[in-house]
Amino acid sequence: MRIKRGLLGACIISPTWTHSMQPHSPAPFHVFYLDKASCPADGRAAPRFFKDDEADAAKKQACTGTDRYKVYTDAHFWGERGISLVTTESVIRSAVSDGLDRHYRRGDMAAAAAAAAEVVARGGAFAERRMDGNKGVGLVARRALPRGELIIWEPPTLVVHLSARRHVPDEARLRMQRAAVGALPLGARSETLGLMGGGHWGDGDGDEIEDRLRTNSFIISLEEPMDHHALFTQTSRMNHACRPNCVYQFDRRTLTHKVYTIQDVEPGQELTISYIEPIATYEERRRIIQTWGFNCSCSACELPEAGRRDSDRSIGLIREYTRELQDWSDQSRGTPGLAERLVRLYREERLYTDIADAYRLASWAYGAVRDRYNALRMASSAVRFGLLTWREMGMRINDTLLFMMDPEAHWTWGKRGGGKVW
Ligand SMILES: C[S@@+](CC[C@H](N)C(=O)[O-])C[C@H]1O[C@@H](n2cnc3c(N)ncnc32)[C@H](O)[C@@H]1O
Repeated sequence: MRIKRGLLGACIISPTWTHSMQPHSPAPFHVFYLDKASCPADGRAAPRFFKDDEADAAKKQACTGTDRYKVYTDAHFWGERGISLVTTESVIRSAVSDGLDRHYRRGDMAAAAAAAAEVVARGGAFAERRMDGNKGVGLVARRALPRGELIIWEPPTLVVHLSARRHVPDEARLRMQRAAVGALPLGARSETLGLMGGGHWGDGDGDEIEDRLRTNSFIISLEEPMDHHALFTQTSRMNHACRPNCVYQFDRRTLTHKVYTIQDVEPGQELTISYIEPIATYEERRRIIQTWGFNCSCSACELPEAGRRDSDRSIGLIREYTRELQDWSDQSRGTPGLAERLVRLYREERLYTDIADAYRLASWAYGAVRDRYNALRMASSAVRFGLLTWREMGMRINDTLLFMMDPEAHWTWGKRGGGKVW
């Protein structure tokens, strides 16, 4: 499986979260089983569905070949946009239904859908455009977009449990995926089928849904970390850049993706996300991206040889300084000066996706020599960027906020030089 940060195989940064079981509440989803006679051969034939209570055991297994994974569709989800999942009952009952049901009941979901519609209406933030070279279609800013602007807020149209790849025979899984897309309302179905395919991998089994999943899907976490992949039709139009100007976050409570700008963007500039871990040299990035079936033509990869060498040198220094600043032994050379240089390198390299981590290390480095003012200055920058880029996880945000409230109580305070406390 290919690793793309978010895209299928992608999410290198694995968002971890603990799922607490909620009492079961009625699922907003209809569970559909396919009747054998109407198993769609090519995904175009309209399948005939049985609702849960109408299906007997034989029918349940007729098309899926499994009773562990089923096709769940809610045609009314997110203002009638609709969503389909190929997943287990346990995911639907616990991770999806309960969470969404609570949102439905509290009206959060309706409010979120309305707010998201406003993002689109107010926005006109971007337009799809055919890009130069081998990139296909991409998104381009239609107006100046300041850093931190929410430009996309959308749920997926199709979600598939990754373990179905191991447990369900290919043919049955492909049939379930086709049935799932076939059950979507027309708009979501045509957007899903309109995504880039192209048989990049040569192994899409000639199946148009599988092909789109392999080219466009993002890894998400529902019940376990990184357990599903999902098609988001707008975010999927965003091309990769090794120095992107946008980031995305998945919110499992509303099952939605949010995409933010992380740099000021000029009108006409392409909006990009990173499919990979960005702290990597040119060769490392090239190798990973090639496993995705394309050669990256972003501005960092198109630099002349000398520019690429400079950038690789900066990546080497970023790694070295990070190691030093993470070393809390007596031999550590992690000083505030080194931390300032680290932050500068991130800025020069335009690595805004991960700069929050550099600021966090810098806040500790200042705190370690009991420089309260600069520790707080760095911590507030860490939070400013971290709120946009630290995915899903509250851990780093919480730790940094606690640090800001009481730096002297943090485990790093006074740990280096300037009056050791241990
Ligand atoms: C998720 S899609 C992005 C949207 C796609 N360009 C389209 O037309 O729908 C990923 C595909 O876009 C192309 N692509 C994305 N970023 C690229 C880049 N930096 N350089 C070259 N091709 C890129 C590759 O073909 C890749 O498989």
